Amino acid sequence: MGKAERPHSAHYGVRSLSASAAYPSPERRVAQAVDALRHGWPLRIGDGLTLLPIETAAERATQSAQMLVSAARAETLRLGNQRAAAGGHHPVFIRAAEALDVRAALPIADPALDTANPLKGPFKALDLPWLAEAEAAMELARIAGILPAFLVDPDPAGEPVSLEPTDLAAWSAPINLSVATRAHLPIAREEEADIIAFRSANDMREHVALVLGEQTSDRPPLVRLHSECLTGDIFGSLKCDCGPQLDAALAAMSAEAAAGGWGVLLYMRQEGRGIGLINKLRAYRLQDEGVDTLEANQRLGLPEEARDFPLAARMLDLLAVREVRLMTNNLEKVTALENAGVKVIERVPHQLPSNPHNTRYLATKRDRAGHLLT
Ligand SMILES: Nc1nc2c(ncn2[C@@H]2O[C@H](COP(=O)(O)OP(=O)(O)OP(=O)(O)O)[C@@H](O)[C@H]2O)c(=O)[nH]1
Ligand SMILES: [Zn+2]
Repeated sequence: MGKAERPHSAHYGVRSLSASAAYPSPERRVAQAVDALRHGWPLRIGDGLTLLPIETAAERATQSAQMLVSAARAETLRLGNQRAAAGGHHPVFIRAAEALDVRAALPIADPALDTANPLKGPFKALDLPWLAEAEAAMELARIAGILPAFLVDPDPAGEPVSLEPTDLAAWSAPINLSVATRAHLPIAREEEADIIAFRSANDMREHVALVLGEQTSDRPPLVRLHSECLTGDIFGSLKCDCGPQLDAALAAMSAEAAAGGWGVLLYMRQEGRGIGLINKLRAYRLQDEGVDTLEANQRLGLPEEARDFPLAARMLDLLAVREVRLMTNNLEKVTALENAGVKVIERVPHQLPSNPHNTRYLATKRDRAGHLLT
């Protein structure tokens, strides 16, 4: 028998476990907060703000006359005149004439109900005493993939998950990402390919990179940052250009590999420019009613663009890629990578033919989002 050594209790982390239960780390508090939002449990952010997510609220009988909504949502609720006073894009704290339960409050959260459900107004915009807390709530809703609207000081309050607004920075820091595994993955476009999977303890989304051809330090790779688009990548949706862009990027990298170079495709799980699949599909529904891709996000109270490009820089760093030839029409990606320490030695245009379903989408990207498209 080997040497039996009975570990001291500290080896099991008993002390640190109880300490972390009493004082959870910022990352743990955010993870618990995101989980709470998906379950519809309340949050307490900072010292004074207790919030219940209207969309998912587990306790349906909970009521409040006070709510927290995004600036864009407040505008749709005709609280637009108070918007400037509330600080432009800042969330808005509103009060209804009477307490509403979560069912009655849902039309405040969900723009899909704007035409069908008359709102139980009137509402009044109040001073927002906790700006950082309110902004953290909006960001947490985006991360959780739910509608960003909350009952404030709900009754009954329930047991809240507590966090500080500053906790988010530690949770999302790119340094948390590491390589989990790597394997050979011949694909239709290129048999000489590897897949590398990345993981962060905080975020359940598993990003991957494909390396096509042989990695060499002699030649900077052709690189594409592709953001997940389930509808375009898998189902061949015609509403966007993601599917053809993905395929064309792999084809170009394969040609590069055949010419002695190599390519790196980062497949980033930032669906819907970071608002998640369900909120993207909600945006599609609003687009069916006539608004464009950017307005749809705004009406949901979500950012037009919420992707984390420093995370892409971290993935490249972990792959030891310091210089890239970047395939994109979006100059924001170039700037974001450069700011995160990746040298973009060339921007390679990546425009694909349009179709009747995505012409408006592409025109909006060109005219309103500054993409270099013809
Ligand atoms: N919220 C939202 N996201 C969309 C919509 N259409 C496509 N997306 C997402 O947009 C992302 C792709 O971003 P795009 O803005 O098309 O292109 P880009 O990556 O910024 O720019 P390029 O590098 O030039 O292709 C994917 O995550 C898609 O899921 C939409 O109507 N609404
Ligand atoms: Zn798409």
